[in-house]
Amino acid sequence: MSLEKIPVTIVTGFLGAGKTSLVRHLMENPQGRRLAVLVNEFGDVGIDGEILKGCADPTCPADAIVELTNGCLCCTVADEFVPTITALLARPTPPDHILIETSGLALPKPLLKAFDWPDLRTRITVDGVIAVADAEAVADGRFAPDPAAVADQRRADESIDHDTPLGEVFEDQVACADIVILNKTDLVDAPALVKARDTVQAELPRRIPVVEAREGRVDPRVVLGLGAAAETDLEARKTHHEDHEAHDHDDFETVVVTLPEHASADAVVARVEAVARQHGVLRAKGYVAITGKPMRLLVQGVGTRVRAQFDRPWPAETPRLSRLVVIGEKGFDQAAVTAALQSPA
Ligand SMILES: Nc1nc2c(ncn2[C@@H]2O[C@H](COP(=O)(O)OP(=O)(O)OP(=O)(O)O)[C@@H](O)[C@H]2O)c(=O)[nH]1
Repeated sequence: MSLEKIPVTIVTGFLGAGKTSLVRHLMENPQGRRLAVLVNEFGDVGIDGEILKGCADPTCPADAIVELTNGCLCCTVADEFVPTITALLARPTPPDHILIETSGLALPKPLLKAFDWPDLRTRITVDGVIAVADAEAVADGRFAPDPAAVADQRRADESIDHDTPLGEVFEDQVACADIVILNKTDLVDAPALVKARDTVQAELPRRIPVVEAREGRVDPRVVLGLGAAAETDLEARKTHHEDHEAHDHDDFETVVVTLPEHASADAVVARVEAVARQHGVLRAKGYVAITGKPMRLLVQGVGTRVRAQFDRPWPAETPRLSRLVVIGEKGFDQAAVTAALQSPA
């Protein structure tokens, strides 16, 4: 067995920021590395794992993509994460780099602490924490109302609690990062991009690179091989939630909605957009059956932006089962969302 520790890259970032897009891009450009991917989602219907398995290839075969769907990774470290990583390391040909895509609501600090686990710390190291941020959402003030005001408040009182639930998750993710990817630059103009950059900078506890990207496409050499050993450097990453005991996911709720077959992709997109606008949905994703089409339609909503594309034929175990996972802030009207998505077109 090699004495070199296997590097692990943690990809964090709020719901819909572009984590799966980035992981997919890295899988497609592995630079000779044998990758394994661990993917964790909020809720027990794994969509990201499905998306990633769609680009499995010899350097990252489908069995190197492991889904952890039994709850949030940062809360199930001992029960789920440690055994899964241990099993990956015990494979006849272990990976030479591991990517972990956390759920958009996961807090990275408790996960980072797990790397100090006796079984793990001699065998793996955190090469780097990548925080992916949605430039449009950041510029819109969805996480922090006004960057200048936040920076002023910080200077005035380090411990001030000015945060919304979205703001806290975003800040903790960025505060743990070794590099921030400011993604979706196509959705913002130049002033909004500056505002997004300033907002991110205001949250950074130390100087780290902030790199712009579209569709998660970043040169792998910029994000892999950072050698950060983040698990030895936890003090530099001060967050709201230092331990998993300190948080639960009560601020957010998820509902899985079974949909009728739709006549067209455009009809689904229009429907999901309307529901998101009316009910303040944060994230919607899943697969929908379109009449007469053998392929399933992958539908992805981030706020009111919705995209859809035909993906693959329906798997035998879930033939034409149209389901969307919908996530909102606590108290969002799940019954109304379900009814609106299920009503005949
Ligand atoms: N316009 C635009 N859309 C993007 C970009 N990057 C990703 N998207 C879209 O944003 C949506 C969410 O992207 P994902 O990569 O799934 O985001 P994620 O962070 O993995 O989402 P969760 O796992 O649900 O938190 C998808 O519809 C992507 O196609 C981009 O640069 N520009």
